Amino acid sequence: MNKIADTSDTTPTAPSFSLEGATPMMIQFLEIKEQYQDCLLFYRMGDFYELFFDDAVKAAEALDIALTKRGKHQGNEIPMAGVPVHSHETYLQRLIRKGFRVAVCEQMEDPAEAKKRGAKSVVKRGVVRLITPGTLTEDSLLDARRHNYLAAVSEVRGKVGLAWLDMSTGDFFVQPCEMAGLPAALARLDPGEILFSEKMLNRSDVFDIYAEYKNIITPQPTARFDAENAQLRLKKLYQVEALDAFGGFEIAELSAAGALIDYVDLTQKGQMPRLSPPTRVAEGAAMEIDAATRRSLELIQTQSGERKGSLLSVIDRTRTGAGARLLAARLSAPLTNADEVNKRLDLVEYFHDRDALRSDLRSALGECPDIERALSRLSVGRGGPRDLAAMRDGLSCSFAIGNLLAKPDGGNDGLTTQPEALGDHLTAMGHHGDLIDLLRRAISENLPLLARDGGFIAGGYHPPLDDLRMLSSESKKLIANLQARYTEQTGITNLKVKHNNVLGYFIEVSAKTADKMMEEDEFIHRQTMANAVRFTTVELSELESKVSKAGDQALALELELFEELVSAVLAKADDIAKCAQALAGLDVSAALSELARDQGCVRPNIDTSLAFDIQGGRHPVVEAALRENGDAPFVANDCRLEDAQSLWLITGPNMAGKSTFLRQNALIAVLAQIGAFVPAAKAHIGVIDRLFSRVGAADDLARGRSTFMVEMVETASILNQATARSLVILDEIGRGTATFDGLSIAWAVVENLHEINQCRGLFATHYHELTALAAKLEHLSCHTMLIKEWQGEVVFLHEVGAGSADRSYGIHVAQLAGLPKPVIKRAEQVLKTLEKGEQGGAVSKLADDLPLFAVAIEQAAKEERASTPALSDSQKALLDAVADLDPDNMTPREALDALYRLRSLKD
Ligand SMILES: Nc1ncnc2c1ncn2[C@@H]1O[C@H](COP(=O)(O)OP(=O)(O)OP(=O)(O)O)[C@@H](O)[C@H]1O
Repeated sequence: MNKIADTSDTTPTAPSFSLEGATPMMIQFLEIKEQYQDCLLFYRMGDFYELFFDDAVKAAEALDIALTKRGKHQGNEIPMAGVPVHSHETYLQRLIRKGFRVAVCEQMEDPAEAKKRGAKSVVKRGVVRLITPGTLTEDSLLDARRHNYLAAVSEVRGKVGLAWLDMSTGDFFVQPCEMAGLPAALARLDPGEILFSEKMLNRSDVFDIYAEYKNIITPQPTARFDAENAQLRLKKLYQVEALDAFGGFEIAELSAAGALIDYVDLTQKGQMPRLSPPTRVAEGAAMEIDAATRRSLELIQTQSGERKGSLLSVIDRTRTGAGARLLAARLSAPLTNADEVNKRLDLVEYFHDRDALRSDLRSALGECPDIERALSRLSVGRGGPRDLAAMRDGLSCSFAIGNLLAKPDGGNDGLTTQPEALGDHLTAMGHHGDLIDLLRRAISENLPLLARDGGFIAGGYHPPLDDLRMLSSESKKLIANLQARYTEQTGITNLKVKHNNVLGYFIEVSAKTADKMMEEDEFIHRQTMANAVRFTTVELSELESKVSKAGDQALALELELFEELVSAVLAKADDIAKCAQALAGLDVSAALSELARDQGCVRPNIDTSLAFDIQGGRHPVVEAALRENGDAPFVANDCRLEDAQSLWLITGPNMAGKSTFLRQNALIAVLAQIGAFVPAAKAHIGVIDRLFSRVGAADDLARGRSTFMVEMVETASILNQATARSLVILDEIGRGTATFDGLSIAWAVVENLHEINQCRGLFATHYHELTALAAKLEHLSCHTMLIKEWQGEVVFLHEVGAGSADRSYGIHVAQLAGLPKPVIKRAEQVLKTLEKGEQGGAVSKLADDLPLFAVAIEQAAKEERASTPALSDSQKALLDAVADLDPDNMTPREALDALYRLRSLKD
């Protein structure tokens, strides 16, 4: 689907199709469809959503459902596919995942109403909602543990504004940014859908972003980004005279925020969800981590797109969906303000030192439903009784947690006052006693999914409802009594009073006994079946109408009460949202302290220096994998990037642990700056503004770039952006090209990092020649992964030591990987020749020696033979004698004799 050409402007246009000869219903369908051309139209017909024409073909293929036909349009059969209303969410989920947008068209009146206008009248229908990847609210369409952001990008007078919101939680943010920093900011958000103005999409410098996100970009008419309109929309939404109270926004930010609101309004058809006022994220407030670095560090997902195996999957101990979402958001955006990091760390330490408190808190959180998402559903009119119950239970949990945390609890840190962040959370949790009390009284225990199913208001909450229910149940009892009376009256023992949806209540007797009933005037015949005949009576009909009237009235009353309760919740929406965020914050802090306890992590010392001193650092993911596989324990390593050694050059054999060491230091920095304890014995980090990691490379076929090209593009961006406060991690730069080219590039890159960027950095390489640079560059120091050679084998110690490696042991690793022996042999010969001579001459000599490969095969075979020990004469005689035996034709006696004979040959 080429989305760039699409437009989601839904202003009605003149129909591009002919309505001639179409049925009234088809005319209605085509007119609505004309307005939603970029969506699949879910057209409600009774208990189904039907799709027609191309929509049907696409949906049938995407959902693997039957494609049928319904009538004809201009002589051609109309393709049709349908999904049942009660299970449509599952189908929606699949369609949205496959990149479709869906317009949901509902019946806006009772079919009976339409009939009143004439037999051929069509039921009024209208689109009530557009479902797009960035505007989901249903639990079944969302991942409970991840945010689903809708983002908008705008540019006004050279300034870029980025705004994003999560409709399912009401979070709303804006941020100014540079065009160059936009890819990194989008990578941080990992949005479900991005709005760009059509004008902006035509710019050449947006091409890369477009290529990266083309499946989730929704182009919007440029007019929707108008900054003045945006201000008006924001003021109206938040009912304020001026926006200053939310922070000083730049025009580009306002324009992006306005476009978001407009789009939400458009897709929700005017039913605006609750959105928190936009929070401004200052430029530079979060550690900048570009998309390539995120991929290489596998923070939220692995390079193959899975959650398992990522840093998040290993550190996530949260107990609630909101906590998990907050942790993921924090991991994507580590802080750069040391004070804020320390504030978070204080709270983690507080829980870390209080095992009992932490455990009680985590148990309480485990009971806490997702009130953020329930609130959002209630605010867009998509909530049900279970969302009210979630609110009741969630707020009750917050009350219990508030009490728990207010109690004095001695930890071993000797803290007498609570950390500031705890106080903030407790304040934000607020007091919701009245609402909890109301919901406890109002909502019953077993709840239907939808309000229209009724039966969710607790008995005793609303006396008129109790009366109606009583009336209905009394009448039902009277109906049950009728069965006994009629049985006695007629003497028909198998007479039954039954109920179905078509007839309502009726009396059923077997066909044999029906005549008796017919004789009595009181029984009115309703239906004759094969084996049974059905009757009613005036009394039964009257009771039935009482039951159904009372039932209808009770349901209508319940729906009224539901709306009242929803209003009571929404009146406190902002306070509830704050409470939900506080609970999520507590969950994250308690989870990180649990992790620290579990994994032996320590509180890092974070300040504004340029220190990077990690003692006994470990890679959390590799360590967890080694533990899971029962392998040897992880070897901890120090990394001190300071003063005379702010840039480390790391050499060492393949497989010795270079990449692991590089990544572990980047991950420790990320963990430290999200306010987590780190897997190390000790850590001191001066905040890092930007983190760059280039470890391992892959082709970018989508953009037509080779591995080497990708590597160079990413290296360029590092050299252009890294500051003295940045941490740069580079692995084997230049390996994708000819040796001398690669070496020269690596050489120049090290010099640039040292002289120009002056950042802290780790540079791993197989070009041992680079170690010569240490003599020249003041802050460069050489380190190597230590190995031991033992009985011709290489043993990896996974230890980082001072100095440099003299060889790469690549051939040894190739052997471990199972390369054929002749190839290994030949490689060893080639290596020896190359090491001996000047390279150019050596290579031509090798080429002259081409047949040597065959020699290597022969030699390998010889060595194999030689490695098999020769047999002695007596051993040979013994083997010959064994071979001569014919056990099938031997008697037991002969077998025993043969055994003695063989025994004697041994000597
Ligand atoms: N500190 C460590 N303690 C224990 N095992 C480790 C350690 N570091 C690495 N390993 C193990 O060694 C394997 C190889 O590590 P790594 O990929 O980091 O090596 P490398 O030197 O980067 O290799 P190459 O140069 O081939 O890319 C890891 O998968 C892990 O199992």
